[in-house]
Amino acid sequence: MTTDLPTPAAPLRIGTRGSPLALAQARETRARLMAAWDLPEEAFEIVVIKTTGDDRSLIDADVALKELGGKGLFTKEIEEDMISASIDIAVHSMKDMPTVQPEGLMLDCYLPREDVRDAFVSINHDGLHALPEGAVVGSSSLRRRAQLFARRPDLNVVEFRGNVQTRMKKLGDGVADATFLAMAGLRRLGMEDVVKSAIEVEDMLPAVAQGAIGIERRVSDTRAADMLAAIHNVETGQRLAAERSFLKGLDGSCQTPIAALAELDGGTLRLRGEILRPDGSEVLTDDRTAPIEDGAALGADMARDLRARAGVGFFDWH
Ligand SMILES: NCc1[nH]cc(CCC(=O)O)c1CC(=O)O
Repeated sequence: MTTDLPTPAAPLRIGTRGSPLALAQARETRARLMAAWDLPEEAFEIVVIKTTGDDRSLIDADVALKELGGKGLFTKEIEEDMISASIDIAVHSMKDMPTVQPEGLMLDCYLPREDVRDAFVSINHDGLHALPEGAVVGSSSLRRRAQLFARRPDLNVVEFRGNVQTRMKKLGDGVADATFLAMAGLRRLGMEDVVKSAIEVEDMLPAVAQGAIGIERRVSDTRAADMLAAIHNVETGQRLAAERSFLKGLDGSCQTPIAALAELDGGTLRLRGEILRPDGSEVLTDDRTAPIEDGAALGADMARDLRARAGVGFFDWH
C-alpha cells in the first residue's frame, strides 16, 4: 500500500462534537490510528465542531426535533465540514447516525463495540426490578421510556437530560429515583462507578448500534480509506449491517421507539428486533438467525414483517 501518511505539517483532521464522550471517542480513534500506522500524535488534529444537537435551546424546543425528525441532529454540520474538506474524517456514535449518508460521504470503518447494555443508575435502588411501585425514573429517550412503560406501567417517567454529573446531581436532589444511560458511554468516560447494575438485553433491548463508534469519510479520499481500513473491526460492521438495515426498513430515527441487537455465533448472526408504541401499550418483537453475510437482508425482512404486524398509526404520538 502506498498511502501518503499524514505528517505534523499535513495532519489528518478528525472532526468531532465537543461533548466529553465525543472527545473520548475521537481520542480513541486517534490512538488506534497512531498504533496501526506507527504515527506520532501530531500527525492528527482533533477538530471540535458545534452541531444543532449541541444547542440546548434548540433541542429543548420541540419544534426543532419535529422539524428535523431527530435525523442528523448531531451530524449535519460535521458532514458539511467533511464535504468542504475542512476536516478529513468524523467520529460518530453510530446510535445517533442516520441510516443514509449524504452524497459523497460514506461509513466503512467501525471500532470494536463496547458493552451494548443500558446501565441502571440510581443512588438508593439496585436495579430495575428493585424499584418500588410508583417510583420516578428520569429519561428523555423514547425507546427507554416505552420499554419502561411496557414492563412497569406503574412507574412515573420524567424528562432527564444533561451530562452524567448533571444527572447525578438531579438524582441527589430527588428529582428522580433512577435514570438510564448506555454502559458504553460510561465506560468510555471512565465513569462506570455511577452504575448500580447493567440491564440485561432481555430486560431492555438496546438501541440500534448502541456502543458502536463509526468513522465517516469522503468517498473519494483514498488516504483516509487506507488508514481507516487498518483499524476497522469486521464483526462490528457485520452486526451493524443487520441492525441498521432493520432501522432503515422501519424508516426509524433516534426519535422512534425501536430497539435491535445483532450477535454473532460462528458463521451465524442472530437478530433481535423490537418496536413499541411510545406509551408502552404494545410491544412487537422478533428474533431470527441467518448466515452472517445475509444480515442486511435479515434486518430488512424483519422490518417489513414487523411493519405489517404493526399496521397504520403504530408510531403515532402526541
Ligand atoms: N443519544 C445519545 C447517545 N449517543 C451515544 C450514547 C452513548 C454511547 C453509545 O451508546 O454508543 C448516548 C448517551 C446514552 O444513551 O447514554
